[in-house]
Amino acid sequence: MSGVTLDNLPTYTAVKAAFETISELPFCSGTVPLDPTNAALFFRSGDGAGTYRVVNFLDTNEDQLSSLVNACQPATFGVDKKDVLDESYRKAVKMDSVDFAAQFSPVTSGVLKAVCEELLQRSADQEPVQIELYKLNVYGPGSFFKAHVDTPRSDKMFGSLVVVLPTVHAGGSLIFHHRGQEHTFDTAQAIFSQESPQVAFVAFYSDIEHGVSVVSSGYRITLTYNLYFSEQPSARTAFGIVPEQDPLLQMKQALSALIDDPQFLPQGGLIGFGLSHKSLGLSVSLKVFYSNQTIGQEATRYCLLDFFADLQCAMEIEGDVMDYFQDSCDGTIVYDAGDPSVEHAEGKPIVWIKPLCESNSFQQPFVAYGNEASIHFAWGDVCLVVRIGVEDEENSESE
Ligand SMILES: O=C(O)CCC(=O)C(=O)O
Ligand SMILES: [Fe+2]
Repeated sequence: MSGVTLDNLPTYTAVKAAFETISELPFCSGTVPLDPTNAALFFRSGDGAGTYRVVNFLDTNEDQLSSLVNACQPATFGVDKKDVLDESYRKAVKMDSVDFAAQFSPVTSGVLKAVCEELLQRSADQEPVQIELYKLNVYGPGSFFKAHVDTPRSDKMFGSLVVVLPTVHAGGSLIFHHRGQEHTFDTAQAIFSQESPQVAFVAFYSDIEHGVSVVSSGYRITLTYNLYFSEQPSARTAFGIVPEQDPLLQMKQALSALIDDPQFLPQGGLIGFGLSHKSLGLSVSLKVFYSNQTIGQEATRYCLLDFFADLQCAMEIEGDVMDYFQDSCDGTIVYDAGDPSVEHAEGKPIVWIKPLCESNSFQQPFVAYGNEASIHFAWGDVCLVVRIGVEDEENSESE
């Protein structure tokens, strides 16, 4: 960095600040009032005669609810691309979207817009999002759904939306686990938190583990939706309309200024981005960043690879596993350009614009060769890396 440390470079500190304005909630939730125009749900009754019945969520009664339950089937869940019925894991009944129509719409009620603003930090106009009604679920007394991660329906799917309709019940909270923390959304409390009945909604990224606690009384009725990034540009993007206070736009501008700054990585180098979520339909190729960290110690060497190295198939590895990655897997040795203590380290400089995130970390065992063979580990993170500046024979391009 020719004497200029990263923390003294205004273009770098501006990028850091721009990234910090983008919050990273694992989920977002809220309520929206129900009124006579959006309170009915029509469903194909279970009598085999193809008749339809209706539940009015402003005025439900036992008869309506029991005919809805009778028209449902036991709810399965996905394991290894198969639908499995296991009441010790999920006890509930469900109805497929072909068998019902809800007046309530996440689009016209504004729920989708609110979810995009909170979860994606952008408006649905800027980031075209598609929503697909998936299922209706009914959790009667004793029903629950243990902790799970939803099965992504495509690589464009980024999240799920659960809408809880206002029927009296107790229990049945949605419980999320993310980065070692537990978050609870008490849907039973949310739907009757105000004077008029409310629909509660909660949206979360596809890699967030969640479950439904036991319903102790009443019926908890939910509609579930899949959320996708859309291929279609929205009308707003197509017309090139850009809002003034868009945090992503500010981040983009700060990043361009950093890359154009001649004091930033003057010999060229790499900039890296840790990834907060697992499957967000990234169409760029990702890198695996390996380190030779040992328990209780900082890593000393790092290597970037285009793929997960199959260390179990490798014969015993002698010496530093980073040398193995470099020589046998065509890896690139890198050093952290933001760490002044490694000024003269080997390899290419990398600047982490967004730190690595434990949601994409993993540990890989291998057989290390010494006096006697023993098990060692390599630690890896999946990340996005961009090469910048004219470096060696290569031009700037996305790694
Ligand atoms: O009904 C709910 O509250 C959650 C349902 C759920 O997690 C699912 O269908 O995958
Ligand atoms: Fe789920």
